[in-house]
Amino acid sequence: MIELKQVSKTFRQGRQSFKALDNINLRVEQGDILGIIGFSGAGKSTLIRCVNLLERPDTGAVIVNGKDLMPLKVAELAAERKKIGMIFQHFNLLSSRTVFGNVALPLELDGMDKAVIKEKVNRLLQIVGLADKAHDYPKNLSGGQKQRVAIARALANDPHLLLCDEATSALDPLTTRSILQLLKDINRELRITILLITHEMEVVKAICNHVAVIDHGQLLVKGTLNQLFEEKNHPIVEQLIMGKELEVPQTLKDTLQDAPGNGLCPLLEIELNETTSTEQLLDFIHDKKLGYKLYAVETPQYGFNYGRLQVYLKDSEANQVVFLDYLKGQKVQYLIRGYA
Ligand SMILES: Nc1ncnc2c1ncn2[C@@H]1O[C@H](COP(=O)(O)OP(=O)(O)OP(=O)(O)O)[C@@H](O)[C@H]1O
Repeated sequence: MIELKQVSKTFRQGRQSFKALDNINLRVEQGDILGIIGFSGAGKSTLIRCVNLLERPDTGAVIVNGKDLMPLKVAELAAERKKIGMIFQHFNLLSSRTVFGNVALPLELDGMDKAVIKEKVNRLLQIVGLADKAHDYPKNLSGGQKQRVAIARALANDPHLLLCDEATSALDPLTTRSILQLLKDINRELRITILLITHEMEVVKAICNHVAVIDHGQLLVKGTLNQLFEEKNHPIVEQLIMGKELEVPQTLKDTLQDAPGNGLCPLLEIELNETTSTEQLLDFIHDKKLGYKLYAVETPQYGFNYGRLQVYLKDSEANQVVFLDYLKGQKVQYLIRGYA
C-alpha cells in the first residue's frame, strides 16, 4: 500500500518559484493499477518521482508498505527503493551493454552470484518475451523491445511496485497495446502494484482499475473509472475523457457534410458507458434490423465498456430516430461527425 499525505513540492530557480504539487493526499492499495492522468505540466512526473523520492517533497509523508520514506537514512532509503521498479518514456538503457547486460545490471550491483544472475535474467527475458534477444544491443531493438528490456530490468529486484513514467508515449498504437498487456500480465501474475502516468485516457481505459486526475499540482479526482465518468461535468475531466476524435475514413471524409439533408445519413461517434457494451449496442442494431456500417471501434480490452464506436447509420430517418432514442435511453453520449 502507498500513501501520500499532504505532499507538496515547489521548484525554485533563482528568484522564481513554481508549486508543482499542492497538498496531495493519495492512497493506492496493493495490486492496484493506478493511472495518473493530466495535461502537460500538471505535475504527474513530479508526483510519481516523489513516490520513490527521486524528487523529495518539501512537506508531507510518503508511506510505502507502511514505512515513511522521508525520514530514512541513505542506506535505508536505497534498500526500500530497490523494491520499487521504474520505467521511462525513453527506456534509459545502457547502449554499451547487451539486453542481458542491461537486465543483469541491478543484480550485479547487488553483488549477486553469476549463476543466479544468469538464471534470473533468462527468466525475466522469458517473461517479457525477449529470450531470443539476450545478446543483442539496444541499438538493434525496436522501441517496444527496448521498453520490454527496461521492464525486465525494473523487475530484477522483485519489486512490489512499478512506476511507469509515460512508458508508452514514444511507441506506436500497436506496440503500446502490447506493452500495456505485458504490464497488465505482470500486475496479475506477480501481484505488483503499478502507478502509471499518462496524458492519454486510452491508456487509462486499457489497464487501470483506478485513476487520479492531476491539474496544476492538485489532485482533482481519485477513484474508479466509473467514479471518474461521474465527474464528467468537470471541464478538465471532460477534456481528458473525450480525448481525440476517431479518424474519419477518407472515403467518407470526401462526402461528409455538416448539415442533415435529403437522403443523407449521420456518421456517429458513440461514447460507451458502463451500462452499455459494444455487444449490447450491436445486438440492438441487429434486433431492429438497422442499416449501418461500423467504421472504427476503440474499446478497451480488459472488461470495461468504456470506449468509442464510429457508426455510419445508413437507414431511414424514422430508424435513425429509433437508434438515437435508444442511445439517449441508455444515457450513451454521442456526437454527429457529419452526414453522408
Ligand atoms: N526540476 C525542475 N525545476 C523546475 N521546474 C520543474 C522541475 N521539474 C518540473 N518542473 C515544473 O513543474 C511542473 C510540473 O512538471 P511535471 O514534469 O511534473 O509535469 P507533467 O504533468 O509530468 O508534464 P508532462 O506531461 O509534460 O511531462 C512544470 O511546470 C515543470 O516545468
